[in-house]
Parts: sequence; C-alpha cells; structure tokens
Amino acid sequence: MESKRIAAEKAVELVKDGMKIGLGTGSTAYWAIQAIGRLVKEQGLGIQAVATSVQSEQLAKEWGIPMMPFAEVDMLDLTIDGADEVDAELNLIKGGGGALLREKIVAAASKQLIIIVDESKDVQQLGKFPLPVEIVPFAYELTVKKLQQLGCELKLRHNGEELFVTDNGNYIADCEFGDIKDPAALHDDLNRIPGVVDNGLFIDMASLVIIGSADGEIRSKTRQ
Ligand SMILES: O=C[C@H](O)[C@H](O)[C@H](O)COP(=O)(O)O
Repeated sequence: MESKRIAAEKAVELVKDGMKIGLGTGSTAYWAIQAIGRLVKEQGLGIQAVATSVQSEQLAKEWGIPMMPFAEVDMLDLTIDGADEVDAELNLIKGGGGALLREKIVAAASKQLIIIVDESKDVQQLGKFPLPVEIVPFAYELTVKKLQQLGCELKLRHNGEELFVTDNGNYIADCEFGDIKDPAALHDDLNRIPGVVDNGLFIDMASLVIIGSADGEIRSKTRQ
C-alpha cells in the first residue's frame, strides 16, 4: 500500500493550477485522487477533472474535486492511472478493475498518461497478468469462442455468482496468453473480433511510469 501511495503522490506533483486532469481507477489511482483532493481542499488548487469509472467519480466528488462534462473535453493535460503490468517499452496491461474502456478513452484524450505502480507490476514481458477484454453481452458465447481461437485460456469474470458487468454494461473475459511477444499485433487481433469492445493492452500510450517500492524508493521510466 505504501509503495502505491508514494508513486501516486509523486505523480500528483505534476498536477498544476488550471490543468484539466483525467482520474484513473483502482487501488493506486485511489491515492492519487486523494492527494489531488487534498490539494483542492487545503490549497485551493484550481483544476477540472474527468473520471475513468463511476467509483473514481464518486471518490473525486467526495473530495470536492471539480468535475467537467466530457462534452467540454478537448484535450486533457494529464491523466494519472494505475496498471496491472508495465513492460520496458511502457506498454501496459490494464483492466484488472474492469475500467479499461473508459481508461483508454480518457488516456487517448490526454497529452500525457502518467502510470503509477508498485514494483510488482514492472515486468520484462507482458502476459503473466491475464489480459482483460471487454465484450458486449449480445452473443458473448460466440465472442468467447473467437477469443479462444486466438490461443488463450479464458475465464469470464464473475462478481459472486453473477457475471461481472462493467460501467458500460459489458462483460470482461480474462484471457491468459502466456508471454505476449508482440503486444501491438495481439491488440489489433483482439479488437478485430466483432463483439470485442476493447482490450486491456495500452500500446504507446504511457509517457511516464512512476514505480514505488516498499522501502520508499521511487523510480521512473519514460518512453525511449
Ligand atoms: O480497471 C482497472 C485499472 O486498469 C487499474 O488501473 C489497474 O487494474 C490497476 O489497479 P490497482 O492499482 O488496484 O492495482
């Protein structure tokens, strides 16, 4: 928890007065939202934000962070978000919390995507973490078969007995591909399947990754 918090607080140092900010989702982004909230509350930081999930929007509102409608978003200055895995090229797996679609939409509308993780997420090659793929409920059994034909072990995500439903009303297929040797190719293959809305591979999107470790060290990686 400490490693996530220090990475988050380091990233929040990049948030400046007047900026338009994207707020990520998950247990690491939680610390960033809290730190931004504190700056708004205690130091009168003037920002406007959009959130990548219902959960993060609620948290932001509790902290009094001013939220802006998406209709008014042209380009965000920066988005701070977590990830499930980060490789040496700053490609990511995201979606462990099921928020990948909104996260990708917000990241694509941001000048900078700052990723905050603990050191367990920093990997040589993506793929240990099962890749979340968001699929529409209509004929999802067919979509699942198509995904399996790409060579993965697939589990539909559940919430107790029920299928997990995203903020967008879709399902998540968690797909184990083993080592992902060509993330960009896999990304495109997945998104070509009708029924797939998007997948958790974020290719060439992150500009900076901030990695916190349990002993209080903070490292960062930028795109070469
Ligand atoms: O859907 C969830 C997001 O992609 C999260 O940012 C990701 O799963 C990392 O979450 P956490 O910081 O809780 O490990």
